[in-house]
Amino acid sequence: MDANSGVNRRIAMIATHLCPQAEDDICLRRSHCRAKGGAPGFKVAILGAAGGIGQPLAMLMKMNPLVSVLHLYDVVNTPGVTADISHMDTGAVVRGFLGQQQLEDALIGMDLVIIPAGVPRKPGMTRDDLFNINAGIVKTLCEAIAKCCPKAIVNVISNPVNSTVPIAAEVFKRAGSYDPKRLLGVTMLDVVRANTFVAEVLGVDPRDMDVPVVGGHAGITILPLLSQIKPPCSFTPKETEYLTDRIQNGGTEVVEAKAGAGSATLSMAYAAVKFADACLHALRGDAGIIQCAYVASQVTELPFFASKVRLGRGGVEEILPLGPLNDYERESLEKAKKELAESIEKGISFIRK
Ligand SMILES: NC(=O)c1ccc[n+]([C@@H]2O[C@H](COP(=O)([O-])OP(=O)(O)OC[C@H]3O[C@@H](n4cnc5c(N)ncnc54)[C@H](O)[C@@H]3O)[C@@H](O)[C@H]2O)c1
Ligand SMILES: O=C(O)C[C@H](O)C(=O)O
Repeated sequence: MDANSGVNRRIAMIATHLCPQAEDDICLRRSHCRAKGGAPGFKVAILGAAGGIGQPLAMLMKMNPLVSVLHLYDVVNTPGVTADISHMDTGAVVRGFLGQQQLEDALIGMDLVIIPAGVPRKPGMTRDDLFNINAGIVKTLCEAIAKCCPKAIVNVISNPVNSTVPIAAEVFKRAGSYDPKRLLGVTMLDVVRANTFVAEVLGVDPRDMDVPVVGGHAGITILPLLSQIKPPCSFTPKETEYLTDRIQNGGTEVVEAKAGAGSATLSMAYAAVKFADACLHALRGDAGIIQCAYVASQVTELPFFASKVRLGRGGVEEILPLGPLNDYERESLEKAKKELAESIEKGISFIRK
């Protein structure tokens, strides 16, 4: 008798003791475990879960006490990411789904779907340069969402957000499942950056900052409203120029620093979780949850616009007005709207063509 067969027999004895039906098995199978995964909470799917954003986002969502079931979908590497994250001793049950043939299983019954699937920028590229690849990815994923969980809240991260949200809306319209209140483009990273950079200039704690960022999520469409910061503060024209430029180009700052290895992933996962957590608290019925997001909107003449929204059980329950703008912000808004209109039209015609 070699050492291994002795060990195996001991494992078999333990397995049989824990679970009598495992008598013929050499070890306790996971399907024989007693847990049924029935903890209360929300079911969340991440599409693109094995990517640079997807992995830390999956880890942080596994830590969220409001999540009971976490589905991780990607076209590559989900078995490894799922095995890894499933060992964390937090409440959510984690399941992995790999490739298009498992997409629908990943989506059935989900309350919240977060989409970070798609290619990121390299230095010298604009977000719009990602359109040709990412538009098709978002279209395919949203077709499956419309079929499998049409009532889910959808958080779109994939760039160019200014176009991918209109693409998602058109897909849902075609499928007859469009609810503008449930489709939100994630612009939280712009707010996170704005809070950080403004706090740096003022020499205060970024956690005390609330900087509204409106418009869209690309270059000059990112419009920080520095005149509406809470707590109120004022800036010299030089500080205003510096802060606006840094917030608008925060993404490019990271793309250049990563020098070809992708774009923001860790700060984005942080921002995505902050936003998803707000959506889950709203779904739970918590009152007074206000965040900036890129949504179907009547705040301007454009069909989509990022601004402060009040979240509730149904998703976006109120779109807050822009509030008083100073001359600098009014001028910037006009420039932003011109570029936004083109990006929105590009997304809509991708589906309607
Ligand atoms: N909204 C924002 O503020 C923000 C911030 C950062 C990045 N982004 C965008 O998020 C996207 C992802 O960035 P990343 O750094 O994680 O990229 P990444 O390349 O590291 O990961 C993307 C993942 O998507 C997966 N994927 C590709 N096609 C897919 C499909 N059809 N279905 C499911 N998954 C698919 C890939 O396999 C990969 O794992 C990019 O488009 C990027 O520009 C947005
Ligand atoms: O800049 C990018 O391409 C990624 C993202 O949109 C960001 O703002 O970091």
